Amino acid sequence: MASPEEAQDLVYLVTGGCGFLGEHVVRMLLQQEPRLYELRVFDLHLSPWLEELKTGPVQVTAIQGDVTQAHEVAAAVAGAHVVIHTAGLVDVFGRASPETIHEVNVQGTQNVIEACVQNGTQFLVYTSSMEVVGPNTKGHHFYRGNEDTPYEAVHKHPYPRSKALAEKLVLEANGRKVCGGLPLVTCALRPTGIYGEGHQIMRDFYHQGLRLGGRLFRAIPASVEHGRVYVGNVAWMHVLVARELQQRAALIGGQVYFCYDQSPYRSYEDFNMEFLGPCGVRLVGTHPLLPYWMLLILALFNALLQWLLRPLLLYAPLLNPYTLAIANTTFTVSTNKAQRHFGYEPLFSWEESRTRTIRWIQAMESASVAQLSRS
Ligand SMILES: NC(=O)c1ccc[n+]([C@@H]2O[C@H](COP(=O)([O-])OP(=O)(O)OC[C@H]3O[C@@H](n4cnc5c(N)ncnc54)[C@H](O)[C@@H]3O)[C@@H](O)[C@H]2O)c1
Ligand SMILES: CC(C)CCC[C@@H](C)[C@H]1CC[C@H]2[C@@H]3[C@H](O)C=C4C[C@@H](O)CC[C@]4(C)[C@H]3CC[C@]12C
Repeated sequence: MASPEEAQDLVYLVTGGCGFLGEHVVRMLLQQEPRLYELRVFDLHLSPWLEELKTGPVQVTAIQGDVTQAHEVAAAVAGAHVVIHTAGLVDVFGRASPETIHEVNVQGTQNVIEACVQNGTQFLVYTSSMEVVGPNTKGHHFYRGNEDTPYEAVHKHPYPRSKALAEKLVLEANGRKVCGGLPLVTCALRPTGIYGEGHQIMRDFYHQGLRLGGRLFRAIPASVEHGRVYVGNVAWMHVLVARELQQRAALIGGQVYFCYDQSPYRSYEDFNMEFLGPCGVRLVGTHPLLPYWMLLILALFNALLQWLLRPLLLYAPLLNPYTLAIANTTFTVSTNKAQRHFGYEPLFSWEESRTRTIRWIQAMESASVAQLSRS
């Protein structure tokens, strides 16, 4: 709620606002941005939950649109003060073609920038990714690194390549004059692996665990650390940086920030077990069940099968040479840049993030039991 001295006069646009992160950003803005007058939610696919948000004090406008269509983006941006651009094609499994990934992630971002310039919209926050830096496919570990840590980024895979190109576009656009003559102020947030309510891959692992009788088999050594961050904290960081960008343009404009919180450093699978464990799934083995070379053969076989089957059907398993390489390479961040530049502190403690994620998985379980008993 706005205090009397704070006028509710700002129009925000969230692209990709119906996605996993986008939904949390939308809800967080409604809870934490007192100056919000109108919230525009732009997405290729609009979700039904948007309807319930339309009854609140802030005007919520749902816009079905495609970021690759410049005119649709321009129409959505017209009159907005701030754009949070989270829309993107997140695909490391070979579901979409490299061309489509480029079109959505790079051309879509260019369209957002041009729409800001044309419409005189001054503030743009871009959801980038840790993948802009790494892990690289050479297996170089990034251990508790920060925004200034030197690292050999390798961008051969279409997804990280597209995120790196888009981030560059956003940062280079900082300072461009928008219509009316004021400077565009941009920054990029780089989440590590996001988890929390609505995380599709966590859902997949949970269901796979249930299918295997409550077991998952270790595939990655426990010693490989993988950076993870709770979705609520990533959303909070977006809301806060969007607000502070308007106050501290000279400091924040053109900067990148890793998204971080108090989530512990663990291997990808051990981290997932923090949630799946209390939901009845256990991880079998203290060492990977299959040696790395055997997993690599399976991953290469999956890639071959994907290519062979492509004319007939989409075969896109979790295991492929790229996902195997990144899951087996340590990538963790340790930084306080967001705290120094815009006063970020995680809104959710690790305990709360964990509890909320577990409750979400348990609710999924109850929903599927209820569905089974109805059918
Ligand atoms: N999930 C993660 O672990 C993670 C980590 C780092 C960065 N990111 C970044 O965060 C952002 C959101 O990711 P997410 O995990 O919520 O993915 P998501 O797929 O759940 O959400 C993306 C949203 O963008 C929308 N979208 C896709 N193509 C579009 C188009 N052409 N026009 C308009 N909307 C379109 C989708 O409909 C979806 O609602 C992405 O930019 C992604 O690169 C995600
Ligand atoms: C050996 C296998 C079975 C591996 C299974 C795990 C694999 C599917 C996981 C491991 C790491 C995950 C990625 C990582 O958390 C970070 C990101 C960055 C983000 O921008 C998009 C998602 C992505 C690529 C995660 C995808 C799933 C991965 C590869």
